[in-house]
Amino acid sequence: TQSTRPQRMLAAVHNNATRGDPRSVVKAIDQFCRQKEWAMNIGDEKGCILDSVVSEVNPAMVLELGTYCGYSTVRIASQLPPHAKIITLEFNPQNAAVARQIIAWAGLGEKIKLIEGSSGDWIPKLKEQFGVDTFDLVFLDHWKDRYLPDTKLMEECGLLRKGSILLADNVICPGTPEYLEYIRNSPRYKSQYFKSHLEYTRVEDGLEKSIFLG
Ligand SMILES: O=C(NCCc1nnc(-c2ccc3[nH]cnc3c2)[nH]1)c1cc(-c2ccc(F)cc2)cc(O)c1O
Ligand SMILES: [Mg+2]
Repeated sequence: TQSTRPQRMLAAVHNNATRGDPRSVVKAIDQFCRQKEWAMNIGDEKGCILDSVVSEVNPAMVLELGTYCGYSTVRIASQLPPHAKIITLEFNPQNAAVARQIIAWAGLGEKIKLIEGSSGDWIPKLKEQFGVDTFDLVFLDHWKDRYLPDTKLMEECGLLRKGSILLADNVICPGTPEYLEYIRNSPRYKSQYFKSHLEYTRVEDGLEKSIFLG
């Protein structure tokens, strides 16, 4: 049967990356996406902005919404301090299966908890199911029309604390207009836009970084 793009991406990781070396996994995926097939990873340009935010926040507890194949999961986890954890949510079981193998190849399985399912179902359960208190960093990279409802849900579930950082991908392309409108006008957030490009293209895109003020 015909392979899927995530499966071909996994094969590129197995063939070109060194097991246990997260940077080589990131490099192999970026090479695959530039030379073979475009895919919706955050990519190398926006990935550097992500890296700088992660190292600045130095989070103990991270939530990622939208694992896809685990590219940004690996980028984030490879920078976490010891004992820090990332919970990542993926909706599509086929993508989750590929992400698990890419995460394993990078040797980061201990730091990453991948959950399959919908953010709307899982966000209200994170405290009771995983003993989460609050998140230091949330990376929003899932369905663009879920950014706003899920941010409100995280507020309601007490998953954000004064100083929690939200970092949102694709605020220009595909775009998250309702989320931007809310987060930039809410007195409860201080936001900053990082202009960049849609992964592996010259199309404008960017990341919105917002601090929850409590
Ligand atoms: O759709 C995207 N990403 C979403 C994947 C996902 N992976 N998991 C989920 C999930 C996870 C829990 C959920 N709970 C409820 N919905 C959920 C959806 N969503 C996306 C699309 C593009 C893109 C740009 C230009 C184009 F021409 C075509 C495409 C670029 C990007 O950087 C993206 O991130
Ligand atoms: Mg994205």
